[in-house]
Amino acid sequence: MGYDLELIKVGKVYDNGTPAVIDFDLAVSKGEFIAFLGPSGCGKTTTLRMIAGFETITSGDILIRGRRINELPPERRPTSMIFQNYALFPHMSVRRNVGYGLEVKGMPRAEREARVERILETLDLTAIADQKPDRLSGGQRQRIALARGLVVEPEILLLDEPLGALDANLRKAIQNELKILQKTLGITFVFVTHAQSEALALSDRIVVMNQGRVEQISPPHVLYRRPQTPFVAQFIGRNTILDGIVRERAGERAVVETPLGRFTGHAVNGLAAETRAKLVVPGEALDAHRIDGADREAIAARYSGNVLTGAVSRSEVVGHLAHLTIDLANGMSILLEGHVDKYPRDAFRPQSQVLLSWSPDEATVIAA
Ligand SMILES: Nc1ncnc2c1ncn2[C@@H]1O[C@H](COP(=O)(O)OP(=O)(O)OP(=O)(O)O)[C@@H](O)[C@H]1O
Repeated sequence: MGYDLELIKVGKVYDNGTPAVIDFDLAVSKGEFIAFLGPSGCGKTTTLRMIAGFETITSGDILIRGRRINELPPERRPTSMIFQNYALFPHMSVRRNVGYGLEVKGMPRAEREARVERILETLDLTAIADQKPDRLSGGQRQRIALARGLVVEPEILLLDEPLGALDANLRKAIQNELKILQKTLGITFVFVTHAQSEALALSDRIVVMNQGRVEQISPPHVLYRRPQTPFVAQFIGRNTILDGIVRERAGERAVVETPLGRFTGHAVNGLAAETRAKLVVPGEALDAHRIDGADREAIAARYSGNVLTGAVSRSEVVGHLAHLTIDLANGMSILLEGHVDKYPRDAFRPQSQVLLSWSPDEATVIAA
Protein backbone atom coordinates (compact mmCIF):
# COMPACT_ATOMS: atom_id res chain seq x y z
CA MET A 1 0.00 0.00 0.00
CA GLY A 2 1.28 3.47 -0.84
CA TYR A 3 1.50 6.32 1.62
CA ASP A 4 -0.15 9.72 1.36
CA LEU A 5 2.94 11.48 2.68
CA GLU A 6 6.52 10.32 3.17
CA LEU A 7 9.49 12.13 4.64
CA ILE A 8 12.77 10.36 3.97
CA LYS A 9 15.80 11.60 5.91
CA VAL A 10 14.56 15.17 5.57
CA GLY A 11 16.93 17.82 6.90
CA LYS A 12 16.97 21.59 7.13
CA VAL A 13 19.91 23.85 7.83
CA TYR A 14 19.06 27.57 7.71
CA ASP A 15 21.40 29.99 5.93
CA ASN A 16 22.81 31.13 9.28
CA GLY A 17 23.91 27.53 9.95
CA THR A 18 21.08 26.57 12.35
CA PRO A 19 20.33 22.85 11.93
CA ALA A 20 16.55 23.03 12.46
CA VAL A 21 15.57 19.52 11.33
CA ILE A 22 17.78 16.41 11.23
CA ASP A 23 17.06 13.12 9.39
CA PHE A 24 13.27 13.24 9.75
CA ASP A 25 11.66 9.94 8.67
CA LEU A 26 7.87 9.53 8.59
CA ALA A 27 5.29 7.64 6.52
CA VAL A 28 1.65 8.76 6.78
CA SER A 29 -1.35 6.77 5.53
CA LYS A 30 -4.38 8.32 3.85
CA GLY A 31 -6.78 9.80 6.41
CA GLU A 32 -4.35 9.73 9.32
CA PHE A 33 -4.25 12.52 11.87
CA ILE A 34 -0.62 13.19 12.77
CA ALA A 35 0.61 15.69 15.34
CA PHE A 36 4.11 17.13 15.64
CA LEU A 37 4.67 17.75 19.34
CA GLY A 38 7.68 19.24 21.08
CA PRO A 39 9.13 22.23 22.92
CA SER A 40 9.57 25.60 21.26
CA GLY A 41 12.30 25.60 18.62
CA CYS A 42 12.40 21.82 18.10
CA GLY A 43 11.66 22.13 14.36
CA LYS A 44 7.91 21.46 14.11
CA THR A 45 6.98 24.51 12.04
CA THR A 46 10.05 24.19 9.83
CA THR A 47 9.05 20.62 8.96
CA LEU A 48 5.46 21.64 8.23
CA ARG A 49 6.66 24.50 6.01
CA MET A 50 8.93 22.12 4.09
CA ILE A 51 5.93 19.85 3.43
CA ALA A 52 3.90 22.88 2.29
CA GLY A 53 6.75 24.12 0.08
CA PHE A 54 7.29 27.43 1.90
CA GLU A 55 10.75 26.34 3.01
CA THR A 56 13.43 24.62 0.91
CA ILE A 57 14.71 21.21 1.93
CA THR A 58 18.44 20.92 2.63
CA SER A 59 18.61 17.12 2.41
CA GLY A 60 16.34 14.12 1.96
CA ASP A 61 13.07 13.75 0.06
CA ILE A 62 9.39 14.51 0.53
CA LEU A 63 6.91 12.33 -1.35
CA ILE A 64 3.17 12.81 -1.69
CA ARG A 65 1.37 9.71 -2.95
CA GLY A 66 4.70 8.33 -4.06
CA ARG A 67 5.68 11.40 -6.07
CA ARG A 68 8.79 13.37 -5.12
CA ILE A 69 7.80 17.00 -4.61
CA ASN A 70 11.03 18.56 -3.26
CA GLU A 71 11.12 21.30 -5.91
CA LEU A 72 7.39 21.78 -6.51
CA PRO A 73 6.14 25.30 -5.58
CA PRO A 74 3.48 25.47 -2.82
CA GLU A 75 0.56 26.29 -5.15
CA ARG A 76 1.23 23.16 -7.18
CA ARG A 77 1.33 20.82 -4.18
CA PRO A 78 -1.84 18.98 -3.13
CA THR A 79 -1.55 20.57 0.31
CA SER A 80 -3.25 23.42 2.13
CA MET A 81 -1.85 25.19 5.17
CA ILE A 82 -3.71 26.85 8.03
CA PHE A 83 -1.80 29.35 10.13
CA GLN A 84 -2.14 30.18 13.80
CA ASN A 85 -3.18 33.77 13.08
CA TYR A 86 -5.56 32.55 10.30
CA ALA A 87 -4.18 35.19 7.86
CA LEU A 88 -7.67 36.25 6.69
CA PHE A 89 -8.22 39.31 4.47
CA PRO A 90 -10.04 41.84 6.70
CA HIS A 91 -11.67 43.80 3.86
CA MET A 92 -13.17 40.76 2.13
CA SER A 93 -16.39 39.01 3.11
CA VAL A 94 -16.24 35.55 4.64
CA ARG A 95 -17.49 34.07 1.36
CA ARG A 96 -14.81 35.82 -0.69
CA ASN A 97 -12.08 34.91 1.80
CA VAL A 98 -13.06 31.27 1.44
CA GLY A 99 -13.25 31.38 -2.36
CA TYR A 100 -10.12 33.45 -2.90
CA GLY A 101 -7.79 30.50 -3.49
CA LEU A 102 -10.06 29.12 -6.20
CA GLU A 103 -10.38 32.57 -7.75
CA VAL A 104 -6.58 32.87 -7.99
CA LYS A 105 -6.43 29.44 -9.57
CA GLY A 106 -8.85 30.70 -12.24
CA MET A 107 -11.61 28.21 -11.50
CA PRO A 108 -14.81 28.99 -13.48
CA ARG A 109 -17.27 31.00 -11.44
CA ALA A 110 -20.18 28.55 -11.32
CA GLU A 111 -17.99 25.68 -10.10
CA ARG A 112 -16.21 27.95 -7.66
CA GLU A 113 -19.42 29.24 -6.13
CA ALA A 114 -20.85 25.75 -5.78
CA ARG A 115 -17.75 24.59 -3.93
CA VAL A 116 -17.66 27.62 -1.66
CA GLU A 117 -21.34 27.27 -0.70
CA ARG A 118 -20.81 23.59 0.05
CA ILE A 119 -17.89 24.18 2.39
CA LEU A 120 -19.62 27.16 4.08
CA GLU A 121 -22.51 24.84 4.76
CA THR A 122 -20.27 22.08 6.11
CA LEU A 123 -18.61 24.46 8.56
CA ASP A 124 -21.82 26.19 9.55
CA LEU A 125 -20.73 29.55 8.12
CA THR A 126 -23.57 30.26 5.70
CA ALA A 127 -25.35 32.66 8.04
CA ILE A 128 -22.27 34.90 8.36
CA ALA A 129 -21.00 34.51 4.78
CA ASP A 130 -21.52 38.20 3.93
CA GLN A 131 -19.80 39.60 7.01
CA LYS A 132 -16.19 40.75 7.34
CA PRO A 133 -13.91 38.54 9.47
CA ASP A 134 -12.72 41.27 11.84
CA ARG A 135 -16.24 41.53 13.27
CA LEU A 136 -16.35 37.83 14.10
CA SER A 137 -15.27 35.75 17.08
CA GLY A 138 -12.06 33.73 17.33
CA GLY A 139 -13.95 30.49 16.85
CA GLN A 140 -15.72 31.77 13.74
CA ARG A 141 -12.45 33.05 12.27
CA GLN A 142 -10.88 29.73 12.95
CA ARG A 143 -13.66 28.00 11.00
CA ILE A 144 -13.23 30.44 8.10
CA ALA A 145 -9.54 29.61 7.95
CA LEU A 146 -10.43 25.91 7.93
CA ALA A 147 -12.99 26.46 5.17
CA ARG A 148 -10.41 28.32 3.11
CA GLY A 149 -7.94 25.47 3.56
CA LEU A 150 -10.47 22.78 2.71
CA VAL A 151 -12.21 24.42 -0.25
CA VAL A 152 -9.27 23.66 -2.55
CA GLU A 153 -9.85 19.97 -1.69
CA PRO A 154 -6.29 19.23 -0.60
CA GLU A 155 -4.99 15.70 -0.14
CA ILE A 156 -3.19 16.87 2.96
CA LEU A 157 -4.17 19.66 5.33
CA LEU A 158 -1.29 21.22 7.27
CA LEU A 159 -2.23 23.04 10.47
CA ASP A 160 0.24 25.21 12.38
CA GLU A 161 -1.07 25.63 15.95
CA PRO A 162 -4.48 26.55 14.54
CA LEU A 163 -6.15 26.61 17.96
CA GLY A 164 -3.39 28.55 19.73
CA ALA A 165 -5.27 31.85 19.72
CA LEU A 166 -8.46 30.46 21.26
CA ASP A 167 -9.40 30.35 24.93
CA ALA A 168 -9.53 26.97 26.66
CA ASN A 169 -13.28 26.30 26.34
CA LEU A 170 -13.51 27.24 22.70
CA ARG A 171 -10.38 25.25 22.02
CA LYS A 172 -12.00 22.10 23.41
CA ALA A 173 -15.15 22.63 21.34
CA ILE A 174 -13.23 23.25 18.13
CA GLN A 175 -10.95 20.27 18.79
CA ASN A 176 -14.04 18.07 18.66
CA GLU A 177 -15.31 19.69 15.48
CA LEU A 178 -11.92 19.33 13.87
CA LYS A 179 -11.70 15.64 14.68
CA ILE A 180 -15.20 14.94 13.35
CA LEU A 181 -14.56 16.95 10.20
CA GLN A 182 -11.29 15.14 9.56
CA LYS A 183 -12.87 11.71 9.91
CA THR A 184 -15.86 12.71 7.73
CA LEU A 185 -13.72 14.11 4.93
CA GLY A 186 -11.06 11.42 5.19
CA ILE A 187 -8.31 13.98 4.53
CA THR A 188 -4.84 13.48 5.97
CA PHE A 189 -4.09 16.08 8.67
CA VAL A 190 -0.66 17.09 9.89
CA PHE A 191 -0.97 19.27 12.96
CA VAL A 192 1.71 21.24 14.82
CA THR A 193 1.23 21.90 18.52
CA HIS A 194 3.18 22.31 21.71
CA ALA A 195 0.07 21.46 23.77
CA GLN A 196 0.29 17.87 24.90
CA SER A 197 -3.40 17.49 25.71
CA GLU A 198 -4.35 18.67 22.24
CA ALA A 199 -2.04 16.22 20.49
CA LEU A 200 -3.29 13.39 22.70
CA ALA A 201 -6.96 14.22 22.12
CA LEU A 202 -6.77 14.57 18.36
CA SER A 203 -4.09 12.39 16.85
CA ASP A 204 -3.87 8.88 15.54
CA ARG A 205 -0.10 9.15 15.97
CA ILE A 206 2.18 11.71 17.55
CA VAL A 207 5.68 12.60 16.40
CA VAL A 208 7.62 13.82 19.45
CA MET A 209 10.46 16.11 18.40
CA ASN A 210 13.41 17.48 20.33
CA GLN A 211 16.20 19.72 19.02
CA GLY A 212 15.45 18.95 15.38
CA ARG A 213 15.27 15.19 15.82
CA VAL A 214 12.39 12.74 15.97
CA GLU A 215 12.38 11.08 19.39
CA GLN A 216 9.40 8.75 18.96
CA ILE A 217 6.43 8.20 16.65
CA SER A 218 3.56 6.39 18.37
CA PRO A 219 -0.18 6.45 19.04
CA PRO A 220 -0.95 8.57 22.14
CA HIS A 221 -1.49 5.69 24.56
CA VAL A 222 1.83 4.10 23.57
CA LEU A 223 3.69 7.34 24.26
CA TYR A 224 2.28 7.18 27.77
CA ARG A 225 2.73 3.50 28.33
CA ARG A 226 5.99 2.81 26.53
CA PRO A 227 8.26 5.82 26.16
CA GLN A 228 11.34 4.88 24.14
CA THR A 229 13.73 7.68 25.06
CA PRO A 230 14.64 9.65 28.20
CA PHE A 231 13.28 12.82 26.57
CA VAL A 232 9.85 11.30 25.91
CA ALA A 233 9.73 9.82 29.43
CA GLN A 234 10.31 13.25 30.92
CA PHE A 235 8.20 15.23 28.42
CA ILE A 236 5.02 13.11 28.25
CA GLY A 237 2.81 12.37 31.24
CA ARG A 238 4.04 12.32 34.83
CA ASN A 239 6.75 9.72 35.24
CA THR A 240 9.13 8.86 38.04
CA ILE A 241 12.50 8.12 36.44
CA LEU A 242 15.23 6.21 38.29
CA ASP A 243 18.75 5.80 36.91
CA GLY A 244 20.48 2.46 37.22
CA ILE A 245 22.25 -0.49 35.61
CA VAL A 246 20.55 -3.47 33.97
CA ARG A 247 21.50 -6.49 36.10
CA GLU A 248 19.17 -9.14 34.66
CA ARG A 249 17.61 -9.41 31.27
CA ALA A 250 15.13 -12.12 30.26
CA GLY A 251 12.33 -12.01 27.68
CA GLU A 252 10.53 -8.72 27.98
CA ARG A 253 11.73 -8.11 31.50
CA ALA A 254 14.73 -6.28 32.87
CA VAL A 255 15.90 -5.90 36.45
CA VAL A 256 17.55 -2.55 37.12
CA GLU A 257 19.77 -1.81 40.08
CA THR A 258 19.21 1.75 41.29
CA PRO A 259 20.43 3.62 44.39
CA LEU A 260 16.97 2.93 45.87
CA GLY A 261 16.98 -0.82 45.20
CA ARG A 262 16.50 -3.38 42.46
CA PHE A 263 13.35 -3.05 40.39
CA THR A 264 11.74 -4.88 37.49
CA GLY A 265 10.15 -3.40 34.38
CA HIS A 266 9.26 -4.07 30.76
CA ALA A 267 12.42 -3.74 28.67
CA VAL A 268 12.50 -2.02 25.31
CA ASN A 269 14.04 -3.92 22.40
CA GLY A 270 17.79 -4.17 22.23
CA LEU A 271 18.44 -3.25 25.84
CA ALA A 272 21.51 -5.21 26.96
CA ALA A 273 22.52 -6.46 30.40
CA GLU A 274 25.14 -4.48 32.32
CA THR A 275 24.31 -1.22 30.51
CA ARG A 276 23.13 2.05 31.98
CA ALA A 277 19.35 2.41 31.90
CA LYS A 278 16.40 4.36 33.21
CA LEU A 279 13.41 2.84 34.92
CA VAL A 280 10.28 4.83 34.04
CA VAL A 281 7.23 4.49 36.29
CA PRO A 282 4.06 6.37 35.28
CA GLY A 283 2.25 8.18 38.09
CA GLU A 284 -0.90 6.17 37.36
CA ALA A 285 0.97 2.90 37.97
CA LEU A 286 1.93 3.77 41.56
CA ASP A 287 0.05 2.55 44.60
CA ALA A 288 0.73 3.92 48.07
CA HIS A 289 0.28 1.77 51.20
CA ARG A 290 0.51 2.89 54.83
CA ILE A 291 3.65 1.46 56.31
CA ASP A 292 2.11 0.50 59.63
CA GLY A 293 -0.02 -2.51 59.10
CA ALA A 294 1.35 -3.10 55.59
CA ASP A 295 3.18 -6.35 55.04
CA ARG A 296 6.23 -5.30 53.08
CA GLU A 297 7.16 -8.89 52.20
CA ALA A 298 3.68 -9.61 50.84
CA ILE A 299 3.63 -6.42 48.79
CA ALA A 300 7.11 -7.13 47.46
CA ALA A 301 6.05 -10.62 46.44
CA ARG A 302 2.90 -9.34 44.73
CA TYR A 303 4.80 -6.65 42.73
CA SER A 304 7.97 -8.64 41.89
CA GLY A 305 10.03 -6.65 44.37
CA ASN A 306 8.88 -3.24 43.15
CA VAL A 307 8.53 -1.56 46.55
CA LEU A 308 9.95 1.77 47.68
CA THR A 309 9.78 3.57 50.99
CA GLY A 310 8.68 7.20 51.07
CA ALA A 311 7.36 9.89 53.37
CA VAL A 312 4.27 12.01 52.77
CA SER A 313 5.30 15.66 52.73
CA ARG A 314 2.00 17.13 51.58
CA SER A 315 -1.51 15.86 51.55
CA GLU A 316 -4.48 17.67 50.12
CA VAL A 317 -8.03 16.71 49.31
CA VAL A 318 -9.85 18.45 46.48
CA GLY A 319 -13.39 17.20 46.03
CA HIS A 320 -13.14 13.43 45.95
CA LEU A 321 -9.47 13.41 44.93
CA ALA A 322 -6.53 13.11 47.29
CA HIS A 323 -3.25 14.66 46.16
CA LEU A 324 -0.19 13.32 47.94
CA THR A 325 3.39 14.50 47.65
CA ILE A 326 5.74 11.69 48.63
CA ASP A 327 9.46 12.24 49.18
CA LEU A 328 11.93 9.47 48.41
CA ALA A 329 15.28 8.81 50.08
CA ASN A 330 17.16 10.16 47.02
CA GLY A 331 15.51 13.57 47.35
CA MET A 332 12.94 13.02 44.58
CA SER A 333 9.33 14.00 45.12
CA ILE A 334 6.44 12.09 43.61
CA LEU A 335 2.95 13.45 43.12
CA LEU A 336 0.24 10.87 43.58
CA GLU A 337 -3.44 11.25 42.92
CA GLY A 338 -6.24 8.93 43.96
CA HIS A 339 -9.76 8.71 45.28
CA VAL A 340 -10.13 9.76 48.94
CA ASP A 341 -11.57 6.33 49.71
CA LYS A 342 -8.22 4.88 48.71
CA TYR A 343 -6.10 7.56 50.37
CA PRO A 344 -8.15 8.84 53.33
CA ARG A 345 -6.84 12.08 54.81
CA ASP A 346 -6.25 10.64 58.26
CA ALA A 347 -4.26 7.69 57.04
CA PHE A 348 -1.93 9.65 54.74
CA ARG A 349 -1.03 12.67 56.88
CA PRO A 350 2.19 14.63 56.32
CA GLN A 351 5.20 12.86 57.89
CA SER A 352 3.59 9.43 57.64
CA GLN A 353 5.71 6.70 56.10
CA VAL A 354 4.38 4.87 53.06
CA LEU A 355 5.31 2.05 50.72
CA LEU A 356 5.00 2.63 46.99
CA SER A 357 4.49 -0.29 44.64
CA TRP A 358 3.92 -0.87 40.92
CA SER A 359 3.53 -3.87 38.61
CA PRO A 360 6.56 -4.73 36.48
CA ASP A 361 4.51 -4.52 33.27
CA GLU A 362 3.56 -0.92 33.92
CA ALA A 363 7.14 0.30 34.21
CA THR A 364 9.44 0.63 31.19
CA VAL A 365 13.20 0.23 31.15
CA ILE A 366 14.95 2.30 28.48
CA ALA A 367 18.57 2.90 27.55
CA ALA A 368 20.04 5.87 29.41
N1 LIG B 1 14.11 31.69 9.10
C1 LIG B 1 14.94 31.16 10.00
N2 LIG B 1 16.27 31.42 9.96
C2 LIG B 1 17.11 30.86 10.87
N3 LIG B 1 16.73 30.03 11.85
C3 LIG B 1 15.43 29.74 11.94
C4 LIG B 1 14.45 30.28 11.04
N4 LIG B 1 13.24 29.82 11.39
C5 LIG B 1 13.43 29.02 12.45
N5 LIG B 1 14.74 28.96 12.79
C6 LIG B 1 15.35 28.17 13.88
O1 LIG B 1 15.14 26.80 13.59
C7 LIG B 1 14.81 26.07 14.76
C8 LIG B 1 13.45 25.40 14.61
O2 LIG B 1 12.44 26.40 14.55
P1 LIG B 1 10.89 26.05 14.33
O3 LIG B 1 10.17 27.33 14.18
O4 LIG B 1 10.76 25.05 13.27
O5 LIG B 1 10.55 25.38 15.73
P2 LIG B 1 9.12 25.06 16.36
O6 LIG B 1 9.27 23.73 16.98
O7 LIG B 1 8.06 25.23 15.35
O8 LIG B 1 9.00 26.15 17.49
P3 LIG B 1 7.70 26.96 18.02
O9 LIG B 1 6.87 25.97 18.78
O10 LIG B 1 8.30 27.99 18.90
O11 LIG B 1 7.02 27.51 16.82
C9 LIG B 1 14.89 27.07 15.90
O12 LIG B 1 16.17 26.98 16.46
C10 LIG B 1 14.68 28.40 15.23
O13 LIG B 1 15.31 29.43 15.93
